[in-house]
Amino acid sequence: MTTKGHSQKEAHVIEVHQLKMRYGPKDVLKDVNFSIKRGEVLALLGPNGAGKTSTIEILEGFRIPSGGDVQVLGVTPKEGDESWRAQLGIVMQSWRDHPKWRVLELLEHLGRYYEPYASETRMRPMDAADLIVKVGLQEQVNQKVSSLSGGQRRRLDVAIGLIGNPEILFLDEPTTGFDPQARRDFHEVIRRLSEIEDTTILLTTHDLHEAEKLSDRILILADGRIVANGSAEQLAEKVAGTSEVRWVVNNERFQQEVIDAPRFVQELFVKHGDTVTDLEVRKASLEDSYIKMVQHIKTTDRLENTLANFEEGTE
Ligand SMILES: Nc1ncnc2c1ncn2[C@@H]1O[C@H](COP(=O)(O)OP(=O)(O)OP(=O)(O)O)[C@@H](O)[C@H]1O
Repeated sequence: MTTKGHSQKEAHVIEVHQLKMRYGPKDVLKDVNFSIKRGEVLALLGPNGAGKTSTIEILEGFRIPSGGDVQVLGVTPKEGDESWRAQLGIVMQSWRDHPKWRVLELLEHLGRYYEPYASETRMRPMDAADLIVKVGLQEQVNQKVSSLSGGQRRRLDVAIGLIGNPEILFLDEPTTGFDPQARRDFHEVIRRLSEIEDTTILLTTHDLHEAEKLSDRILILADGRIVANGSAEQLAEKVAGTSEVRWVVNNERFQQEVIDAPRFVQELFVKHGDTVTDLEVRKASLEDSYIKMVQHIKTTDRLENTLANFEEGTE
């Protein structure tokens, strides 16, 4: 068993090398490589079916990969013991259990499992009543889990993931069904965990705004590979590298995509002087980059498939 050193401070708490996942004939993950440092908040993005849940569930030890090497806190997940598992907090995509428990009762009950794993540096479990306030369920404290609304149930899922004060928190689409206030509260909880507790957080989301706001780094998974790895700003610059300039001259509207916006604007004023009004410069957003990147992969993939079929004589 490779349960070596999960108490020591590794530089990288998650390391993924050449990870492969195949379901039947379908290669979903093809040589995925990335690592995550302690205290980092990382968002894993990608279109439906890209393999985000598969990746997260391999890291949690719930799925066995078809190939490659994965280490979480220095341990191969499928070999992780109870004390390794106690360091992880998990919020899966859908979790529909414990219907008869009441909110506070359930969190206190689950919290007791973590008591033996408390340390000088990590209080375990977290205080259930405090946690309920943090996730905004104070009015549902004594309500049965089966009677919670979808968004309230999701808030409880997040609290269940946090009750053990984890070293690493995995969140698979945590904010699905959240109203704007719940989303804002959740972002605050994540920020505090990362800043105060040094918790490492890996989340998947389809909300690019959320990824941009919350994460230190973004990974984009498409066609079984990591196609981008960087901060939201770096990704926006790398892929799009352009800005959109809009302006009005003599009541006529103009719009142009440019690479060097300051220079373009300067030239605009040299040419038209004070007649330029309603000037707007919009830098390429993460969403622009994401769409371009995923579309590019799809097009390349279609092209490769067409060529492969052509070579096999099926086109
Ligand atoms: N147990 C399984 N058996 C067969 N195919 C599977 C299994 N689990 C996942 N898949 C397939 O693997 C691919 C990746 O699934 P996964 O759930 O990891 O994607 P995802 O990126 O999380 O998608 P989404 O954004 O829709 O949640 C999908 O095409 C899915 O149909």
